[in-house]
Amino acid sequence: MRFRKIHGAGNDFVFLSDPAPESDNNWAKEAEQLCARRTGVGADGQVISRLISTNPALIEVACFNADGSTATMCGNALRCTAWLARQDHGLTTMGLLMAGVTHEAVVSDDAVWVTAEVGAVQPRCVQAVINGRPTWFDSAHTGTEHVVAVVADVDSIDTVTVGRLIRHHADLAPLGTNVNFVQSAGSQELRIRTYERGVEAETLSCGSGAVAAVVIATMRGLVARRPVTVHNQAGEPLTVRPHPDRPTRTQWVGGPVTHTFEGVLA
Ligand SMILES: N[C@H](CCC[C@H](N)C(=O)O)C(=O)O
Repeated sequence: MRFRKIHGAGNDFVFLSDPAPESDNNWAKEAEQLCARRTGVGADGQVISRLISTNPALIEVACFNADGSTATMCGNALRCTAWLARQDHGLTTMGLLMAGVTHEAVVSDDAVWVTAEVGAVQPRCVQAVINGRPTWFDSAHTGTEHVVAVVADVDSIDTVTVGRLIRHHADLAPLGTNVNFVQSAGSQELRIRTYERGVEAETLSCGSGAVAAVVIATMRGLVARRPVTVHNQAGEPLTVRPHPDRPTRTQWVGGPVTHTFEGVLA
C-alpha cells in the first residue's frame, strides 16, 4: 500500500488515501506500527481519507493517534487532507467529515484553512503547581478535549512532566485531555506548547490546541476576537480567526502544509 508523509506546521502524519474498500485493515494497530519513530514510518498520527462525493466535494477522514487511539478532531490532519485533495482531485474548497462533524476547508497557495467547532468552555477546571506556582487550567472543547494554562514563559515549562500529570488527572478521567501552555506574545499573538494525548508527548504544533488557546486567551482578555497568530514549536505559526457567520461557535485555523516523502509499505 502506498503512503504519503505530510506535516501540518510540524504535526506529522502518515496518509493512506482512498484505500481499497474491501481492505479490512485494523487501522488502530496499523497506526501504532506505522507511527513508531524507530520501527515504523514515524508520525504523530495516521490518517485514512476517502473521497465520498464530488458534488458537493466531501471527504471522509479518520485520524488515529500514534498509540492507536482515535482522534475525534485533528485540525492539522484535516488541513493536510485538504491539501492532498487539491493534489489528487483538484479541489480547493470541500467538506471534511470527521467523527460525524463536517468541517469546511479552503486550500490556497500559501495556506490551508479548516473550521473547528467550539464546544463547552470551563474556567479553572484543574490545577497544577508549575515551577512552584499554583496554576489553573481552563478547558475548551474544540472537537476534542483541551485544557489551557496561561503562563508567563512557555519555555520555562517541563511540558512532558506537567502535561502527563494533567493528562492523567483524576478529575479528567476517563477521557483525559490534551494540555496546552500559552503565553501572550504581543498584540494578537500567542506562543504555545502542547502535550498531546494519544501521542503522549509534546508535538510541534496542534490545530485544535491552537483554537482552544485562542478561545481561552480571548476569554482571559489576552487577545481580541480578531485573527490571532499562534507561534508553535515548529516555527510555523498557525492563524486562528473567527468564522464571520458564527464567530463564537466556529473558528478557522490556517497555516502551511508540507509533503515530505512517500513510499510503499513493505
Ligand atoms: N494535533 C491535532 C489534535 C489531535 C488530538 C488528539 N491528540 C486527541 O485528542 O486524541 C490537531 O492538530 O488538532
